[in-house]
Amino acid sequence: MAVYATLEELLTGRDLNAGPRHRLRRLPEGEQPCAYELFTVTPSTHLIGAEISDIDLRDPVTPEVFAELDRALLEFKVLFFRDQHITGAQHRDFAKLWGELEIHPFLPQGEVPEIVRFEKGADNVGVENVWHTDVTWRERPALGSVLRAVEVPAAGGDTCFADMAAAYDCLPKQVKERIDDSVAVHDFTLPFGIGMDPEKLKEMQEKYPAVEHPVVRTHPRTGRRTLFVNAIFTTHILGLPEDESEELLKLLFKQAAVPEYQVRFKWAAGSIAFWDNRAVQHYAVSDYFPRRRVMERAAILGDRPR
Ligand SMILES: O=C(O)CCC(=O)C(=O)O
Ligand SMILES: [Fe+2]
Repeated sequence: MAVYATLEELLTGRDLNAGPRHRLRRLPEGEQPCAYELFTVTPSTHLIGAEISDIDLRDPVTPEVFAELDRALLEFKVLFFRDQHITGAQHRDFAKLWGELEIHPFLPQGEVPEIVRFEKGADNVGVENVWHTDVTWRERPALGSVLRAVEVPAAGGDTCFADMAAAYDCLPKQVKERIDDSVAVHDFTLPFGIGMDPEKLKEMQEKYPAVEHPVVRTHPRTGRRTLFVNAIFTTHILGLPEDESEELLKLLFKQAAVPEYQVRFKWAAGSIAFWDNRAVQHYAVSDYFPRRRVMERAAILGDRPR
């Protein structure tokens, strides 16, 4: 039964395109952007993303610089840095300024245990080309992630980020009413369980059982509502028949793919992207096979979504 057929029309139809997407907001209502004094901020779009320059992350980050970076992260949701040739330990120490770091139980480690390494090439194709939020299969998904390019192909391998506050704001009223108090289940099994030895899978499922998160969370710092379901880890919405849950989730997943909510970053070795995982989804474009692309990431533990 196509329960959401009319909502599907609303989401993809002309009316919506001509409407709310023209009124996207970077900050909560009534808040004016403040100037940044300790580095240069160049917005990448009117909504999401900013390049931070005139800063060297090898230098100690003073409390004043930290405060401005933290404010910029909340305002722009993803910060881009260029030519930061830092070590794994410096990468870890930078991310750690925002909180405790995650030790990822599935992904390969980099130079230090808190850093994971994505090494792609002729025998390892990039698979992070699905819109997602990091580690939502944990009770406390990441607050943010700091991703650093170690080696990248001359062309391709960009990463896209989508503003999930805008994605929520622009949903039709009927859909918002439908999801505002809903809860969804998130599970690591789909991506990380593939090919895992059944005994090991059972052990990991006991250690990391499926978790429940609100479909719409309120950002703990900005107070904005963000859409918090993603196509890698969200399995279903509680209390709905399977087909309805699947149909609704598919509609919600599509929101990340709207170009007006996005920014796309082209990497070079030494580039860094620091995203607010409570506010964005991301997608690693997998268009460079069989060339090499090596990235390292630190994920900062966040709070329990509410
Ligand atoms: O390699 C990328 O661009 C992003 C990979 C990813 O999903 C992540 O670092 O969380
Ligand atoms: Fe990711």
